[in-house]
Amino acid sequence: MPEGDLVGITAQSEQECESSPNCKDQNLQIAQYILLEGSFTENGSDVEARTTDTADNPEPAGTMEGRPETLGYLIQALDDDCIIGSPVLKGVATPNLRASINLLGTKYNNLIERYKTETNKCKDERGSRYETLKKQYTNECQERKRLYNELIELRGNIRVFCRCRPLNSDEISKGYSNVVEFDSLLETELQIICNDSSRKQFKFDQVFGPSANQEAVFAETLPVVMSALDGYNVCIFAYGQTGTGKTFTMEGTPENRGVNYRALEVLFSSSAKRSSNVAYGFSVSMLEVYNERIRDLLAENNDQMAKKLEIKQSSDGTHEVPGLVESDVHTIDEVWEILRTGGKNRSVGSTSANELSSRSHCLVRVTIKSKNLVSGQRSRSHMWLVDLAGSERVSKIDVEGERLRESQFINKSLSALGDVISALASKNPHIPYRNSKLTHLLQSSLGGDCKTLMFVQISPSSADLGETTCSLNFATRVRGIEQGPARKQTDPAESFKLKQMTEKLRLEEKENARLNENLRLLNMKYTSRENVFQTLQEKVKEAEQASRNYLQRVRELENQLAAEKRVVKDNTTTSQFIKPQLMPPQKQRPPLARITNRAPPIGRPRPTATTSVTLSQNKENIPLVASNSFGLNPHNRGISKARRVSVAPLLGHNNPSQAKRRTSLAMPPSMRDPQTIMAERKFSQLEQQFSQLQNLKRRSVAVFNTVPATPLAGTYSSRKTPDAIGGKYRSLLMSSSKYAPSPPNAVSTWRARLPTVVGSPRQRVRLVPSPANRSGSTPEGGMSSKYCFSVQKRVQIASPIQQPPRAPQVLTGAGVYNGPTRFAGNQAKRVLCNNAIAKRRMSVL
Ligand SMILES: Nc1ncnc2c1ncn2[C@@H]1O[C@H](COP(=O)(O)OP(=O)(O)OP(=O)(O)O)[C@@H](O)[C@H]1O
Repeated sequence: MPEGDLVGITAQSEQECESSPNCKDQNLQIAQYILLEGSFTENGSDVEARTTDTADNPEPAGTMEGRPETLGYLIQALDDDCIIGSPVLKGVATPNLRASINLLGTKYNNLIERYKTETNKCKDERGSRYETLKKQYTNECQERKRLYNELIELRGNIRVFCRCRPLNSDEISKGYSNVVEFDSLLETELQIICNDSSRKQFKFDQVFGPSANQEAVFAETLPVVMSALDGYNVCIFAYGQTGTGKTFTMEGTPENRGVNYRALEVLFSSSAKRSSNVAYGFSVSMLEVYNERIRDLLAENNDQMAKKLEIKQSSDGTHEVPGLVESDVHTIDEVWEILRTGGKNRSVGSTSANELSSRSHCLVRVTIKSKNLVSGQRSRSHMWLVDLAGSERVSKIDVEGERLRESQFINKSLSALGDVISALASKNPHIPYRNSKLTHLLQSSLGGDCKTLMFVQISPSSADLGETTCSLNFATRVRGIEQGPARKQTDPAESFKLKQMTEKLRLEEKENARLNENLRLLNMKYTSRENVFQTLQEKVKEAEQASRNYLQRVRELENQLAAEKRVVKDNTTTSQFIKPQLMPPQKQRPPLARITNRAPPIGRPRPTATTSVTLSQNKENIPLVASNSFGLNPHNRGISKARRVSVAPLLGHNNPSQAKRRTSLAMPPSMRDPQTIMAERKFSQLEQQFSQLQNLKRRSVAVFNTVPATPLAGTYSSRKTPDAIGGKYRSLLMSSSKYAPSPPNAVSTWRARLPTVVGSPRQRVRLVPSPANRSGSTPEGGMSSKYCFSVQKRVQIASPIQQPPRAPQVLTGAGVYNGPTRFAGNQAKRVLCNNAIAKRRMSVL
């Protein structure tokens, strides 16, 4: 904005300015100018207000840097009565600064709002982007870990590195030659030049020559160390002859740090890198196995150090040393301090082979606890860093006294280590871990599901050739061990929780399996029941159909029978005229035995007229018949057929002593007309058919009777039960004029699986006037000798299964009921047949 444009702006009151659009525009111009070009001095430094304002976009945009100060300055200027430091505005007469600043303030507030909104938006975007990246990073880390461990496993969970120290000055001075040869191209092989100049080749996972420095050695060790950080149990140990550099490799010197220090350094640095995802905690213990005793190297005083420590197996299977000092470490300096302290307490002594020879196995245990912040997974693993005592021949190092004893213990424990290695290599089911304190301590980190790295330390000197060969042979055996895949170690508390959950899950699965099995069995049962039900339904339908047919047939036969009866009756009436005159009824009834058709009992006198019972006493000879429950003579039980008792006077037979085979009032066949005979035959056929139908009925009822009880039996309720059907037919039969009603206690009941048809006890007492009196007497004239009594016994047709006998029953009413007589099989058929003949006879009568 050119300077001249502002000149001439006249001072106006605030109200005027507010109301006048021109004035507002002018003030806006001033404000914009202040922001665009204004340069105000505050505390000696320039406060700049920049804007990218353009004609198209009058809204000031861009950074807000300096604006609060500018505004503050302007407001201050206002309060100080318009002291404007701007050289441009100085020239303006009296601009309405208040209005200008108000506008400026409004714009500023708007800008601040926009700024805040934009910032929040950016924050949100950044946040989500950050979360995505974090997730990706976590996934990548896990993938890296997985691949890395796979690589380690492919290389083998027991790895053997060989390290050869340089010839020392003493050896050189003595003129010992170098017997170990390395090929710079083959990093995994070395050759031993034997005494006979032959070469023996050894192969390991990595071979380090005398020139290899600590960094190079640790670079190959690093993957195993990282596995410990990932939650695997790790054991790194150095084995070899005295003075070959075991302590040098594991501990190192302040100038050349060894594996222990470097490993912990890496643990700290890597844990720091992973701190956003995983929280780590480290603790260090240091102990030695000296003369088969465990000594805590971090104990504060000698008393503690002298305390006997034992190895115990914890509930989660790991081996712990209760009472062992475990120092939490947070920095590498703390670790170094601890290692230095422990190293000081270590048992060392001078031998001919090494001035500061380690007389014990030194073990540093690093416990690594981790918690994954993303997944919440916890782990707890151990890393053992072991510097073994020197494996040397006692004779060679020329020791005696205490040193000799130490050497014996050292050799014993190394021998135990060799045995463990051999057992692992040969996959022996029993691994002798407990043969020494050393192997017992390392049990959870030797073999099994951990990662093991062994440094076999050798001397290049020709003087140590034998020891070197022994060490290399031992290392070769170790390398031959095939271990299964390593397993990640979880936190014991977490393990316990997981174990509980697993157990619960196992029980639930078991219960589930049981329920499923039950369900399956029930389903099978249900299916089979369904099949049975369907079969039964079909049977019921068939039976119903058969019953309907039977009923129909019964009706037909009844009709036919009635017609036949009528015909027979007519014939009988016609033939009466040619019948001979019957004898008048005798005053005294002849003895029953004379008129029955039963054979006289053997060895028993026949009842005489004097022993017979008179009609006035008992017309049916009840004492004789009812003397046993089956209506049989107790002295003649062999006779079981129903008998027909007729009390009609004998026709033409006056001699009561002559037994009659058959007593009938019917005419002899010769006297009867052929029509009657035909009718009788016809009648007999019909009776036979009727009998067959009764059999059919029995079968149909038997079908019902065999219906087993099923859970679906309720479905029968709406159907006709066999009893109902049987009852229906029975009632139909009974309603017929031919049959008398059943006694109430003889109603057949529904008996499952008992194919029994119990016919209604039928007792019919018919009073038939004798032909002589038929014309003159009334049939209802009472039971006199003029009437013939026909007693039909109740006949039960039962299955061959013997039923318990029933007590004889006496019916009320005109007739006398002799109790049921049970028959089965052919006997029943005969009875039915006899009954049919009797009926026929009665009808003829
Ligand atoms: N690779 C090496 N480079 C340089 N010097 C070494 C190397 N290895 C071992 N030495 C030196 O050899 C000497 C003996 O080493 P060290 O004490 O580590 O042997 P050692 O196997 O631990 O013996 P001991 O079993 O008796 O404890 C030390 O002075 C050490 O500095």
